[in-house]
Amino acid sequence: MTNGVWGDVRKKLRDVVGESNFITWIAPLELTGFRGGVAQLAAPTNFIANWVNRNFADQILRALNAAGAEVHRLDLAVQVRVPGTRPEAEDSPAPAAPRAAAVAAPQGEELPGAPLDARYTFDNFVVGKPNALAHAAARRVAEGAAVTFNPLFLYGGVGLGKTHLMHAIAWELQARNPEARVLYLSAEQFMYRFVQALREKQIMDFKSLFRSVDILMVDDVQFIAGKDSTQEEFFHTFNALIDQNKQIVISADRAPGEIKDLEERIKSRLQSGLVVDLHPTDYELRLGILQQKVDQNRANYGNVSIAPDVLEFLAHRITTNVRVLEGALTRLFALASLLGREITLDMTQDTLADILRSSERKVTVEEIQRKVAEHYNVRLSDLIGPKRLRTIARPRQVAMYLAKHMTTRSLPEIGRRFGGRDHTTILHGVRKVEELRAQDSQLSEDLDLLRRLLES
Ligand SMILES: Nc1ncnc2c1ncn2[C@@H]1O[C@H](COP(=O)(O)OP(=O)(O)OP(=O)(O)O)[C@@H](O)[C@H]1O
Repeated sequence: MTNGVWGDVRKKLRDVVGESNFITWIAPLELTGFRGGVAQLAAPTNFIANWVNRNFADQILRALNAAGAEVHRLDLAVQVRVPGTRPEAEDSPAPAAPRAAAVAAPQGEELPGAPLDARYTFDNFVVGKPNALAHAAARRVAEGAAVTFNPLFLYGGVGLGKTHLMHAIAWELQARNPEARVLYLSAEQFMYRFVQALREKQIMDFKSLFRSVDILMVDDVQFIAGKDSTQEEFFHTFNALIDQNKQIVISADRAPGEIKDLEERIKSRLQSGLVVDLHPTDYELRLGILQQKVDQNRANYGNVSIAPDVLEFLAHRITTNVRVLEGALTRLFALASLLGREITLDMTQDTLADILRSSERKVTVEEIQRKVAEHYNVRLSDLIGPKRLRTIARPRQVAMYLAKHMTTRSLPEIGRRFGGRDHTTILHGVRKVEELRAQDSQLSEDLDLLRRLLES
């Protein structure tokens, strides 16, 4: 059973992840069995197991389910290698460079980069207000013209598209100039490479390789924080490339100045170019991304039909990150194609109950009061207290309105948190803001902004 299923699944995965990813990551895996909805897979090394878990688990699950296996989780174990091959310690910090990872390296040696995801292109990147600047900067770098800002530092929360943009830059640069030596890798891999070079006494090779690239892209640089010798080496690599006017692109989960345990000199180097952040997504961007992902899912699952209100519902309710949004949609498509049914709102609420629950951001009335007070520059004690001045009464009503719309508190409960006011007073405040927001564009903007701040 496993062999037959795995054969089909592998074929499917080859199409989904692309030939090079397939050879590097999927081909070495073996399906060893199923137990209680869990598919057990064997990988030859820890590194491959971890990488597959982090990057391809969703696709493998999807393909397994599409092939008829009912699984909801993968269990990737490291299995002893084929007899005769060189033993490798399970915790080896130095995995072999994945073959497909090498990005064009016309000057001879292979570059030890990470695989590029075929789906992470500019064409597949949906641009909206929150990511417009990051996208424009990435595009500029990808044009490969004279280096204008160096480094380009992209940062943002989990799953907001940093890796996607970096891969897109690499694809574009390679397409425009196949001769360019473009190296993309994660900071973790940079460290592995460095440790391997130290262990094998090949540090000079390491240095000359990294200094020979035209463009260096390092993802998730926060990983090297606190790792002293890796930071030191990174600093020298960085300087050498900047001195040669070679483009560097870095990403992290936060701004350079906020990365704990990162050396000051590195922080200031990272700040010396253009620092751009990817803001949390807004409703329109989420909707745009969902629309685009519907097309991608149709390519995998066939022409599943989807009720018109489902995407709006998802864009409203799943505000955490794009990865979760994608996962939700994929689950819906998988189920709908298995059952041969349309994706309806009811089905969505049922199927995604867990995701919807966990992405409910629990905003408290107190948080709302604090943010509103800050925004309108009034004292929190005044916002809650009895003063009737208009400059305080209006922000208070705004806070009441948001408390009613963003929490599950009842009017009397909200009243208690507003200095023991009666529920009719709260209702009056809520209605007043509802009425005003239709005519007052400033108020409407304030409400949107506050909502966004509170949701992020
Ligand atoms: N604007 C966008 N358009 C299309 N897809 C997007 C967009 N933003 C994010 N995604 C998708 O969301 C997923 C997560 O994005 P990505 O891996 O680039 O996030 P990240 O910021 O690098 O996250 P992490 O902090 O976890 O490394 C990817 O599948 C990516 O294609």
